[in-house]
Amino acid sequence: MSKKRTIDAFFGAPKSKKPRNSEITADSADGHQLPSSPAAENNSTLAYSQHATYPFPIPHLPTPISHELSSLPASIGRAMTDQPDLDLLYFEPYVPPGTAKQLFAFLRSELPFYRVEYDIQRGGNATHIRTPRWTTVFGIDDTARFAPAPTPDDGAAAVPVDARTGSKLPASAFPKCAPRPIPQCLDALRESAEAATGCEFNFCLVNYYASGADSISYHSDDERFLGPLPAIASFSLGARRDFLMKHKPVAPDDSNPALSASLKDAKPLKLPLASGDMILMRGRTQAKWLHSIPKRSGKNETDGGRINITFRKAMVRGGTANYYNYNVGTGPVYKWDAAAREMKQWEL
Ligand SMILES: O=C(O)CCC(=O)C(=O)O
Ligand SMILES: [Fe+2]
Repeated sequence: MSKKRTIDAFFGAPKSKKPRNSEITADSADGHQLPSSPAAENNSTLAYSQHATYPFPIPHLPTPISHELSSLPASIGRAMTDQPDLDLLYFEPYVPPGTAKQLFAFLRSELPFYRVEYDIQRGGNATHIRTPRWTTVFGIDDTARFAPAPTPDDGAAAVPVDARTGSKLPASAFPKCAPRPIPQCLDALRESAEAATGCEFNFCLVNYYASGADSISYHSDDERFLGPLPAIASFSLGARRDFLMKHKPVAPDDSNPALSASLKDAKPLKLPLASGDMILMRGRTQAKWLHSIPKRSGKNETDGGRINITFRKAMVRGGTANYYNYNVGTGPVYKWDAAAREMKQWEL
């Protein structure tokens, strides 16, 4: 049980503007009234994750959700290995529907989100990319950790230290980003995913697809900074969306024509991921397969929104820089506005 303290005692006088949707507490995210919990007795004694790198304090999970998470997964993972190079473990569901709905509303209301823009070189031309979904990220790669280690009660003073020596890292260690500890509300899910999969995760990436117009194009998460054969746990909350997978193109191997032929047999997959599902992608999946969430139009476009949470393990500092660059960026912070039912710019 978290030790309660007042917000003022914890943070000093509030420096930042109050949330526009400050009527939302950890126990009534987006109007979905959750069963009363001790933390709900008084809004001013709610427990929060707080850190200098957060634009605003992030409430701890409501107690009923925390309790529920400790008994997950709700079903046994089903291995999907019936295609060349494919290695999936599919929990259908991992989080039961009622809890998934509460978790969706809570995370959408309480996390800071970004709409990242960046330039890339494509065919020799500079192309401006607007990420077609809301994103946010927390975590630090394996060469570093936060110390003192954040506890459920406190993490405000945690700073990046060298993972081996424990000595404080200079600002130059992360020149272009400010790594943020994983807040309690996501760390609880990370711990559950680690226990269920036997994998370790030090990063949490969150995507919010506000409607069918938001998407992620075909890609694989096989960056070198994840090391060989990375395992990625991917949770779905909210609207059902199709998760498409297809084998990467294979160059014909004259010395092994049978192998080339068998890879050509790899069939594309469509997994209609539902709220509460979790899919663990492991083995050669990232090296050999691509995945995407395509846009939906027509009557499928307005779907109430979907949150995707992936847990990963970045091995080196380049991973930290990359994840913050593409999921936080340098633009404005947004927060869910419950009255307007959309993300609104957060003014510090
Ligand atoms: O939203 C999803 O299910 C997939 C997200 C994804 O592939 C990613 O963030 O790398
Ligand atoms: Fe991905």
